[in-house]
Amino acid sequence: MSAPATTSGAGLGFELFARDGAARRGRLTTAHGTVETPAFMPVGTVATVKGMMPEQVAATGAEILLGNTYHLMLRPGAERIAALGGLHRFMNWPKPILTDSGGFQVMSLASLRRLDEDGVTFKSHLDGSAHRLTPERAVEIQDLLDSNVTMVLDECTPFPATEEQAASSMRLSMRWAERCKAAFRLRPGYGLFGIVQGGVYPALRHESAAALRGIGFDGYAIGGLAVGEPPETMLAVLQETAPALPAERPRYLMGVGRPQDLVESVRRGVDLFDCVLPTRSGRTGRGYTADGEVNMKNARHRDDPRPLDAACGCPLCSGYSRAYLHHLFRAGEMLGPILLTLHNLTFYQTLMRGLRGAIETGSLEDFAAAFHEAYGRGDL
Ligand SMILES: O=c1[nH]cnc2c(CCNCC3CCCCC3)c3[nH]c(NCc4cccs4)nc3cc12
Ligand SMILES: [Zn+2]
Repeated sequence: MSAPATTSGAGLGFELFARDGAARRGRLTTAHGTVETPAFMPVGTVATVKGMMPEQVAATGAEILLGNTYHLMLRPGAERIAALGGLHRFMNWPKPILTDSGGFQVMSLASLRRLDEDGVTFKSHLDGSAHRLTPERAVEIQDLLDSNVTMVLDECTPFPATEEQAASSMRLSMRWAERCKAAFRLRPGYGLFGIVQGGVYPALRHESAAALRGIGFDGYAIGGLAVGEPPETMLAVLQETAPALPAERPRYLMGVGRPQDLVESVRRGVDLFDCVLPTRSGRTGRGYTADGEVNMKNARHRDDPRPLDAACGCPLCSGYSRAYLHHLFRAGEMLGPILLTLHNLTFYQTLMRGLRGAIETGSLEDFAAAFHEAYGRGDL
């Protein structure tokens, strides 16, 4: 273990304890507690990790949740949550929270959205009411939520995009990043992350990374990936982008990913992840195991007395059979999604804990090889 390299920026502390190749083992310190990295952040969409009480989410090993600005600004409203004591109090999650800017979901959920130099105008998918999101408002909303990690407002460049389209989109996001930095209220234990764009073009990725470093952020996210590009393209862009970011600050790969993506991205130097997969799959009957993914609605489980994963130890695996879980999903019972979400989140946290340990002992290559060998063997 090398000596911890600690840089307590104006906002967030981040210590690096060990490296294994490009991978890093670290600790993020916020006003609401610490986060061991590499870490997976469960998505708490409308101030809830769907079907989970916060105590249950904490029991899976999660130390930080992702809050959803788009939904919360529409309902119940950021000012209302602030008046009620902030998002931690509102959802009874006392640990760290990272919130997104809302921009990504405006582009994917809202209707009649219009993007211009100053921001984005859109109509709520709930009631059609008109709303406007600017870099300044996006930062203000996350401040009202009392978010520990605020994300800048950016434009996620679609895939595919020409180099010109990617350049124009990235440069808009860099102008917005500058405005977010100017609007951000500096507080110990709170930080602002920039987001690298640039499509699949190395020169643009480097231009974006350099622009963000010049502005200066508490952490750096890699955006514009996991938007339909082939997995090998994502890894290639990651390989190009991660080393261009400050080594002493956290790196967050947005929207990623499948278990195999987490392993390969940690190997390339990523510290933080968010993805809807473990929770969304839990609700649709898709389970994650060391041997791959399992569709619990498949009839072959209906007489299977075994737990989903005898080594897991989560409430599902320590109390219920595959046959029972299959029955719950076939019957459309609430308990099915609840139990499988708990298991999937536990699986993701167990994987991250294994990655952290492997980096500490310099055995990440072996860990990754063993993971892929077993995971690929699974039955879909
Ligand atoms: O450049 C980006 N800028 C900003 N956000 C991005 C996100 C959203 C990350 N999760 C937010 C959460 C906020 C709370 C609700 C859940 C999302 C991405 N998600 C993905 N892929 C996964 C994808 C998910 C859906 C379509 S692609 N690529 C992303 C790229 C960007
Ligand atoms: Zn389990």
